[in-house]
Amino acid sequence: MENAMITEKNEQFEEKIIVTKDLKIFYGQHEVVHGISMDFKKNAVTSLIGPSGAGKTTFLHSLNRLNDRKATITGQILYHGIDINDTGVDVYKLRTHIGMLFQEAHIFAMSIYDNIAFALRCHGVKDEFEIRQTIKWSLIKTGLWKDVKDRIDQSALLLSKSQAQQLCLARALALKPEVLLLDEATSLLDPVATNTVENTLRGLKKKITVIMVTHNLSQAARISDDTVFLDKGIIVEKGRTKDVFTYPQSSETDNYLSHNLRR
Ligand SMILES: Nc1ncnc2c1ncn2[C@@H]1O[C@H](COP(=O)(O)OP(=O)(O)OP(=O)(O)O)[C@@H](O)[C@H]1O
Repeated sequence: MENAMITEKNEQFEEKIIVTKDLKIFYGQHEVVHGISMDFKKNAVTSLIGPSGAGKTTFLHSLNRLNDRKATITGQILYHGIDINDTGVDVYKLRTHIGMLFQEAHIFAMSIYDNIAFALRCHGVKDEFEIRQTIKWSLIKTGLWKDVKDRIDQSALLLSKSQAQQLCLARALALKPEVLLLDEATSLLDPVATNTVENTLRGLKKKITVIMVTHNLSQAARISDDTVFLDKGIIVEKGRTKDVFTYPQSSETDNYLSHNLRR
């Protein structure tokens, strides 16, 4: 599958790295995503915004098959033109291409170094020099290096909440994903760490496609190229972020933005 994904890229999807076609997602009989068809541009940052219960997280999680055991999916999710729900797809490998960062930091009870080294080794990286270099690179990218370089062998459990989330981002980046999914990933960070992560995401734009769910509309406005407004399981509006924020086409988007930006 890895080879199929990397080498047999369908040219038609080069600029559209992920495409959903009539995607419906059901929890039991309850349909919460109602036939979404949309595409995500390669190397762009796209924000998914909308009220609570709109289906943002459900939609985002389906993009790297986190709903497999919870929900039923119909329609298609194409990654480089390959349906990620096809029976032949190796989910484990898929997740090395499409990484995910959650609201809560999920760190392992091991050292800061091993939190990243473990992930790299699990994905087949054996060379210790390469592992060391990658760990340093990813910690610098996420702004954590200066805080931890002298205690990299200490337990990661001693890190602050913000630092733990930065470590999770470093671990995700170390695997060099092509797509990074963020589920309110900076909502528990302090402003300084949020700023660092936003700068990291901006800096990585040329290499990584970012799709993020956020309730932080200022953040969406600051760092995303495109914005999608979801409500009740459908796309109400999508477009360039500056257009959606400045001249929303639908009254629902307008109401949501003006109500939430003022708060
Ligand atoms: N595991 C689940 N089982 C059943 N229903 C669920 C499950 N997860 C979410 N739902 C329902 O699916 C709908 C969409 O939820 P989802 O969490 O995707 O929305 P959201 O837009 O991300 O909301 P929020 O902004 O509050 O996180 C809601 O009605 C929710 O109650």
